[in-house]
Amino acid sequence: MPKLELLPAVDVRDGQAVRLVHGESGSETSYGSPLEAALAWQSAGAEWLHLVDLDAAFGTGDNRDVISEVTGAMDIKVELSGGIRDDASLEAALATGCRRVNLGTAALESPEWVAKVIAEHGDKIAVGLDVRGTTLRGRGWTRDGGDLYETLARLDAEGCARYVVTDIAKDGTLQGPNLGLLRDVCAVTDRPVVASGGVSSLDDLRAISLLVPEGVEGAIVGKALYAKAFTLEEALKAVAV
Ligand SMILES: O=C(O)c1ccccc1NCC(=O)[C@H](O)[C@H](O)COP(=O)(O)O
Repeated sequence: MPKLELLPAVDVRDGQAVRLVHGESGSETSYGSPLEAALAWQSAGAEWLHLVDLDAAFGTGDNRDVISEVTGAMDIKVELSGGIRDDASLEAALATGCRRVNLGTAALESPEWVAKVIAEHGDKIAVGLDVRGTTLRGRGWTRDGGDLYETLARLDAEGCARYVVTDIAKDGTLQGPNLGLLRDVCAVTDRPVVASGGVSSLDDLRAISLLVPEGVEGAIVGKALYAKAFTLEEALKAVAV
């Protein structure tokens, strides 16, 4: 059985590494330099970095210089998220050298463009399915964007390679992942799923690992690492097979 991939998160707002609660603008706790955080996760043995431009996601500007600096400094694979919604932002994101990008709002608001870029870029494109209940949320998780399962069926048919599934109610809360949601999504798609939001303990990571046979490929970990609930070294050991 393949081991669960871990993706430590660096969410960037106004040039700083931050964590939000429920992804809400204004709920930031700041954790300093995004580059220092990313280098720390890399040194600790991460194989992936989940890097988010929150200003681009919220439409309050962007952190392109910081994102490029961090991506350029990484020897590990980078998954880039936040505000990638058209050709220009996609080209800029891919030009950083990241391994793949997450599209969120665009998958809800620009389905034809998303089908086109999935066809062009294959597994360099993942779609973030960010939900409250089973309702998708776009524009930095501030607006409803349709039904999870209808959108998933459409994206599957278009050849989407992978989904990053976030229960917004759990995100940044240290309340544990929504394992039921992950199971439900895995039951209706054969594409790999990356779990995001709520991880609070090594037991949470072990519980997500048990879903690898059902299709969960990875888990994003943010707040728990910054809050020092465990170290990344401990997390990597917990999911090693
Ligand atoms: O990813 C986005 O585009 C995004 C947009 C708006 C608000 C938050 C967004 N992402 C947050 C993350 O990806 C978190 O880093 C991740 O879910 C980790 O959550 P947690 O482990 O609960 O801190």
